[in-house]
Amino acid sequence: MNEVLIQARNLCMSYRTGRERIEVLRGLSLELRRGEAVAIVGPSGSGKSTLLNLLNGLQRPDSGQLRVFGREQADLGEDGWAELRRTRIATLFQDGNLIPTLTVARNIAFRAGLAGLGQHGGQALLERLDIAATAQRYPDQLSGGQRQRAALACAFAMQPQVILADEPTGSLDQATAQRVAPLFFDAIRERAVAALIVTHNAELARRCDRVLELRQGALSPWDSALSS
Ligand SMILES: Nc1ncnc2c1ncn2[C@@H]1O[C@H](COP(=O)(O)OP(=O)(O)OP(=O)(O)O)[C@@H](O)[C@H]1O
Repeated sequence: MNEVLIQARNLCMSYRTGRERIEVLRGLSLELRRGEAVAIVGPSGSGKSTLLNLLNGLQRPDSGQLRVFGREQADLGEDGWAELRRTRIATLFQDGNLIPTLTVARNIAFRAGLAGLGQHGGQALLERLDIAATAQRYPDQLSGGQRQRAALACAFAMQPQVILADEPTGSLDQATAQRVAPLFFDAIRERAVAALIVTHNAELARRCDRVLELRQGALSPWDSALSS
């Protein structure tokens, strides 16, 4: 069995807006092992983005246990989490999270530099993603799908051990999504990366080792027969 990189037990998380308290996660448990791809499906508002933000340390759970790379989340502190996000955990947000004042090529170099990597193979990544021609453009000069692929290139350039991806093919047409999907699975196989992929794309989900559904604050195996 491969090493467990992320282990969550009984995570609870709620938001407070005025007097209202929204309980989003209610005792969620998850294990993510090196070399596996896990897809998360679930209705809008079920807490998928919240879950990713707990696993990358941008938000803190109300209660429950979270171990990341063998360390308790409470012991990591802000600096520990920031270090993990720089070097080991890449998050692909829905909006791309590129730095608007840097070209695509410089975004990639910057991301790799933060992870301490001089060599990042950025141009080759852009070629594989079929956006080599955008290297010298700024993010606001790209289409939504090109931005999403540039963000993917940045994430891969930092050579992470864990990829947390929120709808990584959401802005791509079907043909492009089909070309981009193998990149995840190549990275997972070649570098024993663990990936947690939030997706509504059934084909992408089916290519993952496991598909879990987030519903009523907890995860359970997804029964695709019930959903189709
Ligand atoms: N900062 C916040 N303050 C208050 N409520 C929030 C906040 N962020 C999210 N929520 C609420 O928490 C719930 C879960 O939101 P979240 O974005 O995690 O869901 P999601 O499954 O990612 O949704 P989608 O598929 O639409 O992106 C929703 O009801 C949302 O309205």
